[in-house]
Amino acid sequence: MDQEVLHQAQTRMENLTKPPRSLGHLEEVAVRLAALQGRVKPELGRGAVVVAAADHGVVAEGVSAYPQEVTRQMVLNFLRGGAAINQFARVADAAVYVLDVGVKGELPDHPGLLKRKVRPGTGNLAREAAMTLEEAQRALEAGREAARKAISEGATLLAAGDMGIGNTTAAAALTAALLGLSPEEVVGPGTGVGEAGLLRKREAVARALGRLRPGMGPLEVAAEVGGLELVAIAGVYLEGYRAGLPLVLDGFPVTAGALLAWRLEPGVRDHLFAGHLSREPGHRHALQALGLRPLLDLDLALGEGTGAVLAMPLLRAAARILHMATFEEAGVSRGG
Ligand SMILES: Cc1cc2ncn([C@H]3O[C@H](COP(=O)(O)O)[C@@H](O)[C@H]3O)c2cc1C
Ligand SMILES: O=C(O)c1cccnc1
Repeated sequence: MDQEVLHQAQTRMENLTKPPRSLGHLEEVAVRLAALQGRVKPELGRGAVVVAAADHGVVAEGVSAYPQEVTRQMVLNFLRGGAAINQFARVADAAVYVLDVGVKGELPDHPGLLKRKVRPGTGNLAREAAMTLEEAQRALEAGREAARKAISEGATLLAAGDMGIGNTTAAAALTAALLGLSPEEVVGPGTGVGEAGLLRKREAVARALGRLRPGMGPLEVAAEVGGLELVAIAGVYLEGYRAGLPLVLDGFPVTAGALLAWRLEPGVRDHLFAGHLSREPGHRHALQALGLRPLLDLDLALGEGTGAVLAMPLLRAAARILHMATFEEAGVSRGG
């Protein structure tokens, strides 16, 4: 964050040919982008989304409306271009990178797939640690590596996406653990479990939280109650932060990963933009804790990075605000 440029961009914003504040929240976004890039007229080019995929042992508790094999099947769908994220990424001029950090079963070699399986799915977080600390470190590094690849191939805006049947339960546990919230505040329907499913999810999260001990570090907490793709997502954002890029959040699982990144490296927060507000109830709490206002509120509850990628054109538009003419430059009369 360049404070000098931040002030210059704020001043320019006040002098642009529009009534003050008439571009609303986009004005704050524009000024933040300027400060991140260290130039009063920010420019955003191509985007990238790293879709991190992994399985979850907690599906044994009956916490998802879909069978576990959907994770692997959807990864194949991503590689063929048939998923929502592929379609939205085309519209948003974003490249899609798929990262396997823990999908059950074999996946083919493919130029769009980074194969970094740490283990074939987590342990069942309702009954045991999701992974070891060493596995969490490997998942974090895999996310960092995927982000480095995206950045070296031209990403100027970086997002993460998630794929993992059962991951709204892991995201709920991780969010509750990191923010000190109750299972009731963070558990939601995910892919659409009914009332009984919701109770099972809350119970699974409560059991996971019961194993946490005071003094555990953020990565230890994530190893105990999180998910491999959630930890990898933290790695994506940590690496994007290191590279100085604007970072776009997606829905609940992705934001849980971002909360972990924030706890590991508080400076990350300055680079984050909330793409959208998910229908999943815990998402609101997570964004509130981060102090972020979502750009879109469309009742999305999909993940994959869809809400993040949809917000990329809006971020580009916000950057263009600072390329408008000032009253002086355009010879337009000011108000009273
Ligand atoms: C076909 C399909 C495509 C998806 N794409 C993302 N998700 C999303 O739903 C899952 C989380 O919800 P839960 O915790 O209820 O299992 C994750 O895989 C998430 O990425 C999908 C889910 C399905 C079924
Ligand atoms: O908030 C999300 O991104 C989400 C919601 C439901 C299922 N998968 C993801």
